[in-house]
Amino acid sequence: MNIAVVGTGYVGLVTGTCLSDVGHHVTCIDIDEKKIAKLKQGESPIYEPGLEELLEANIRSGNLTFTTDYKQGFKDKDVAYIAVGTPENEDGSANLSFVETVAKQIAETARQDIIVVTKSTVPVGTNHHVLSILEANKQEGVNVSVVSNPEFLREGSAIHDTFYGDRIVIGADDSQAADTIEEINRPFNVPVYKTDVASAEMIKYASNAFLATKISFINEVANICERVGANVEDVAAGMGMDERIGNKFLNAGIGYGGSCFPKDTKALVDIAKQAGYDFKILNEVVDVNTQQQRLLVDKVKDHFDGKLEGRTFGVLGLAFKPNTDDMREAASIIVTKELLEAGAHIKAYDPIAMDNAKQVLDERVNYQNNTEETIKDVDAILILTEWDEFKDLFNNEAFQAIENPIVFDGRNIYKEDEISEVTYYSVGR
Ligand SMILES: NC(=O)c1ccc[n+]([C@@H]2O[C@H](COP(=O)([O-])OP(=O)(O)OC[C@H]3O[C@@H](n4cnc5c(N)ncnc54)[C@H](O)[C@@H]3O)[C@@H](O)[C@H]2O)c1
Ligand SMILES: O=c1ccn([C@@H]2O[C@H](COP(=O)(O)OP(=O)(O)O[C@H]3O[C@H](CO)[C@@H](O)[C@H](O)[C@H]3O)[C@@H](O)[C@H]2O)c(=O)[nH]1
Repeated sequence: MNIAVVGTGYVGLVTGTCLSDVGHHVTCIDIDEKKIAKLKQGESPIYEPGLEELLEANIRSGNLTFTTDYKQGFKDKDVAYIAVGTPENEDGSANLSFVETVAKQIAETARQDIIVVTKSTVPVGTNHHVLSILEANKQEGVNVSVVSNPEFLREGSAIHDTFYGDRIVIGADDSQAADTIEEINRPFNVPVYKTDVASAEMIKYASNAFLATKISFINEVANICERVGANVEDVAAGMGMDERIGNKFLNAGIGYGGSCFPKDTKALVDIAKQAGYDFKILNEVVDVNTQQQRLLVDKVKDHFDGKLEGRTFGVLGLAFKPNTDDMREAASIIVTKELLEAGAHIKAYDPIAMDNAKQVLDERVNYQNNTEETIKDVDAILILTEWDEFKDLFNNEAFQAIENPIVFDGRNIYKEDEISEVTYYSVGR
């Protein structure tokens, strides 16, 4: 099949690369010329394990090409995927301006019948809105249809998730278009769930909101565990043995971040509000997460009796989770901001996300080259991301050289029996 993918962020790039890898002819289109120039060389603009190898192989085989030119990108394409961003508006609603622009560009460019597939996460009703834009702007004699095909990949395991996902959701009111998209995805051998457009759009938001709820739930349980002398890890393990609950997404910590959960939970609250419904639970999930991202700062302040002025903290991990360089809505943003506001100095290190961190964090953050430099001469160490290389911290010679080390672990990466001769704070234990 001949496919165009519009937008080469996480989703567009992974979708385009994987579709080409299973034999389709794919052209990825982006308006960002620098990105496209890099991609043409087989260089990935994002850090994602396994992506660059797949990119190179498929560029070499001729199945995968990149362009900023819509005309060239849509030439002879049967299907166009929309994978541009749907960021948060100030009121929490999803900003659809990129999707709308792309829909208009597709309509104005396509000279042949085309199925437009929305991969971007969009509120219920958006695909119908896209169809009306396509109908209003298309060339004479061209037939267009729309399919909702939300994306469920996780950053850091995006390639694996594409080839071994739990499901592919295809929402269409036109069964022929749905069959074509099912056929395109057949080589992935992932279970397909077909439904109407509105339900597919809702499945994406409801899934992310449910996972976020699980995290805020276990975080509140953790906060109670601390007060009553229980251990949240044991509690989660015991709960997770019940198959109805499941053992995933029950890791307590300093809350969820990233490019999806924070914005999608708020967008679903707004979708409900627009429909005249108050989504009470989800409102609380969002509030609990904001509180949880500050938890470590409160613990630091308690330990030092509120006196942080002039103290230095070593921060290990800045990305919103390991195996990504993504800083969007990372807990490190709020933690570093509050410590700096309280008059502290910050040394920080992340194995991969430092370049992106420099664009986002306060300029007073003092970046280091490795763990050893970061933990030297500090009043306490804060762990914000559970990168594998921090899991061995207690065996690190530089750590062992610290007199009376103090560690605030926001991700519970050490087991109780590893902690001796360390003043150690974690979450819910
Ligand atoms: N990041 C994830 O892990 C993830 C997972 C599932 C779903 N999603 C959803 O997928 C969508 C895309 O997310 P992302 O993180 O890949 O986005 P992103 O913001 O990282 O990338 C979007 C890309 O689209 C390009 N773009 C913008 N306008 C364009 C236009 N008119 N023509 C061509 N290109 C244009 C931008 O230059 C950018 O490269 C969002 O709706 C998001 O919620 C993201
Ligand atoms: O038990 C857990 C699991 C996750 N997290 C945090 O939750 C956030 C999100 O993690 P994860 O879901 O692994 O990463 P994302 O790449 O943001 O993926 C989510 O968001 C994507 C975008 O919509 C979806 O496609 C994925 O299915 C969904 O998992 C991170 O800050 C994690 O630290 C926890 O605190 N505890």
